[in-house]
Amino acid sequence: MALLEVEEVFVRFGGVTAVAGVSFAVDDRQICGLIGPNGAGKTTLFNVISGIYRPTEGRVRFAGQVVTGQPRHRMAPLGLGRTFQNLALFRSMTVRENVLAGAHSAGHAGFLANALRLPAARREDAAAAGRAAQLLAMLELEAVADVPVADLSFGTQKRVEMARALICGPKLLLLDEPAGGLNHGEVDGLAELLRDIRARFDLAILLVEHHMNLVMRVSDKVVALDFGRKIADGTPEEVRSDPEVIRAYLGDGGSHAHAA
Ligand SMILES: Nc1ncnc2c1ncn2[C@@H]1O[C@H](COP(=O)(O)OP(=O)(O)OP(=O)(O)O)[C@@H](O)[C@H]1O
Repeated sequence: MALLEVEEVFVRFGGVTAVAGVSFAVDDRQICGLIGPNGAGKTTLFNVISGIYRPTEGRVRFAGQVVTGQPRHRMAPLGLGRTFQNLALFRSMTVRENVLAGAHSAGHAGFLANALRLPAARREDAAAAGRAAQLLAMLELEAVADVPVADLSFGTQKRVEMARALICGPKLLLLDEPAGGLNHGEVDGLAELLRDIRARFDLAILLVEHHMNLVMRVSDKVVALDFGRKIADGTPEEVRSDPEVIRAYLGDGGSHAHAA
């Protein structure tokens, strides 16, 4: 059984069909890249998988359980962690505080235990602080742990977001354009970091990404969309040489060519 199964998902916004019957699967510990020209439906599909949108038709299973229609706050405890294209950090809080904020949704002690500072809540806090320290070290954020996020470069903020998603111990990490806004050196570092994260945390990664070089380098499999439809699904080599993928990126007079 695959870890993530997307089954015949359709999303319609009024007259626009943003996602038109897409199915694919991501296995345990697999890195899967989701690509496609502008407007292909990547973000919409990503929002369905992470529970922000409910699909018009179809469903998503995670670890065998149907998760479509589940409230969003149930996603992290199930093992789904995500980052956002335009960052969703608390800008005036420090790096460490932001990472710890991610641990809250995973807490089991409950509201009352937290409010009364009962031992169960204190134990959870201590465990979260330990996990945060490990993540800060791994993502090279120790030196800026007590700096407000607003004072950091975009590339560093993206690593903070990743640490915040990882602190819940996800089985699947959903990354929305992790290379967007990064410089050349940072993109090289990101490829290594993603493989390292997969190895250390034993998780699968689904990334939506325009940076083709990164996708082809880190992915075990690639799913390509165009006009809401899936046009290819296979190894990076298979997808890169697929005539429909080449046509989607180059066949409209080159307006998508920058993405390739
Ligand atoms: N909330 C919405 N209401 C109406 N139409 C929408 C909405 N969100 C997306 N769309 C449309 O659905 C289609 C798919 O958009 P989507 O943002 O998912 O594509 P994308 O592949 O993520 O594009 P990009 O690479 O530019 O981010 C587009 O035609 C878009 O205009």
